[in-house]
Amino acid sequence: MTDLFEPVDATDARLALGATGLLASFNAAGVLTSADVHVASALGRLGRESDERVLLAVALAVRAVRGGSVCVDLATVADPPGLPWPDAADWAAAVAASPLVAAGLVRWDNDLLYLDRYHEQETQVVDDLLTRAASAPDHDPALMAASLARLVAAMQAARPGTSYDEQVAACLSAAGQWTTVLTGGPGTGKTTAVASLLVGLLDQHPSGLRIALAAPTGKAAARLQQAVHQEAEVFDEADRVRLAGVTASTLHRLLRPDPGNSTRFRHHRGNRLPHDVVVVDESSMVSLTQMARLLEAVRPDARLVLVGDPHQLSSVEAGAVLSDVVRGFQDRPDSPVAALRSTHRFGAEIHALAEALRTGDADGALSVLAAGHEAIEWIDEADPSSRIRSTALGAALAVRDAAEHGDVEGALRALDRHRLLCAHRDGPFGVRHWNRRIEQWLTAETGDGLFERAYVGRPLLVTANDHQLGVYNGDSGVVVLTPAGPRAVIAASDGPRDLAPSRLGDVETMHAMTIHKSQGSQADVVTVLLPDEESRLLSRELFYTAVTRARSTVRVVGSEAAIRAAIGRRAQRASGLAVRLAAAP
Ligand SMILES: Nc1ncnc2c1ncn2[C@@H]1O[C@H](COP(=O)(O)OP(=O)(O)OP(=O)(O)O)[C@@H](O)[C@H]1O
Repeated sequence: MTDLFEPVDATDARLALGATGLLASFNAAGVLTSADVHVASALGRLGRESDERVLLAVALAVRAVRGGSVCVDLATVADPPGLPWPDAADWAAAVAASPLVAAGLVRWDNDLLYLDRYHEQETQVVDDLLTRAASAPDHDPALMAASLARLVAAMQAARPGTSYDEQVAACLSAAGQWTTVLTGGPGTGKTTAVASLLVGLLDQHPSGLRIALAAPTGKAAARLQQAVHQEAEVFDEADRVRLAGVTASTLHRLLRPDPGNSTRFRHHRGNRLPHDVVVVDESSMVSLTQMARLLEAVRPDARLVLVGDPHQLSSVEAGAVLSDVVRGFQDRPDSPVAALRSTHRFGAEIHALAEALRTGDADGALSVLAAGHEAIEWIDEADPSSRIRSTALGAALAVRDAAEHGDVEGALRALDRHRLLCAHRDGPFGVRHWNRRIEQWLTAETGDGLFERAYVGRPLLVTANDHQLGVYNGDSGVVVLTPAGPRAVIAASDGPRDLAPSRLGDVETMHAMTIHKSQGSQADVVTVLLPDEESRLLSRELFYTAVTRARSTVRVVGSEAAIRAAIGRRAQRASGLAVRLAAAP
């Protein structure tokens, strides 16, 4: 869903100069921005299309991408009511017959309208996935079963009474297919399964395998690498050593950016990745464009393992590829999906809350919240600030204390003890507001003015990739006092990176962070600050993503109405991927 805007006056820059007809009406109503109008008008001129309804549809397709969709569904787009929306059937017929479609400037497929680029990417993803599913790698299933039995014995020796049946089944199917989509909620043992699968595949290929681990953000890549090594700790020495050299990078870095072309990579269909096995964690965050680039770069005879939780928020950019792939393959015999369902990390309460959110059970979620438990707290107060203060200030002081003592490890550890998660960036429920509030509380508590941008104890969130510095969007860190003065220490994928604070361009304060940015990271205690029920950002996926960031305790701040509104609204993204996969022969 895309936010509407309200033009301030007739000179508002979001109003397109020279727009007429339906485009002008929808622009004035705040449905379309001037950029949407300009792209539609330019395509209309190029393709000699003057039907305003078609131009409106094209402008809505441009808007759709901005809101995370890959295409626009004209049958359901008519929101808000009260505008001159064309009749859906006539509108679809006009678009289908448009010279713009005939010229391939836009695409009309399954009653969905696409900008050409996104249709091409979606087509490529469908084709590559189906081609990869049409053949299978040679492997020795008995040897795979024996490898897994050995690893399970080692894991059970370390954790008596545990069962690995789901993970073994997932690894056995992954061994026999080029693509595997390994799904599961938090703590369902996905990484454990990946570590076992890699050892099993290494047994299949005694001469060695080139293995790449990747994730959309630096933080998630660092966690994946660390978690695979940690899971391997219970394996025999020989197995552990074989995984010790496996490292993770961001997906972006794996594909090698092309400096001359921001949307292309050095690895592509004509120059494939050298790896025999590519594992991508946090795949729910992978956009359609990235997935298309990844699929074309992986060798057809390399295994690709996409790991993720399809119930989480989708990528920032257009697409909801992981959940579309899961839905698209659900009734197909060649489905690459292996699902893990039992959770092993957090207690029954957070699991019950996450399950209620995942299945849209608002009454169930409210009863878990209302029951109260040390792992779950519900704060439903008109002014929750004192309750937020009690946790957030303590956490900020712990970070600051370690930072002032030059304790890098301690400061980075303290950073992950608590996270305040907001849906919004601005406004009373937004990250900026709460970052300021927490800084004010710190000042009141310590007497420090925090006038410096790089004040000691400032928690940092990197917001852009900087290949030269080796820090990536999503990395976190803290300003630590060292003998050389305050230094920004960033938890990069290969360990803490120590930098002069002035060298970091794109960083934000991270006392609070948006739920979108929190994907791929976790904290011991998570406080989820829900906006009021009117917020167009509230969705079930947003709430689920926030709650499942917690390792031990979740605190939900919000009214019953906000909780019900969040659970009742789906973060739907228009895309044809699932339907096209399901319908393909
Ligand atoms: N079958 C099992 N039985 C008991 N404990 C398990 C099992 N599988 C994994 N674990 C443990 O549960 C915890 C979570 O496992 P793991 O990190 O593999 O899950 P995950 O699905 O990758 O989690 P997330 O994606 O949320 O990080 C780890 O401490 C792991 O050792």
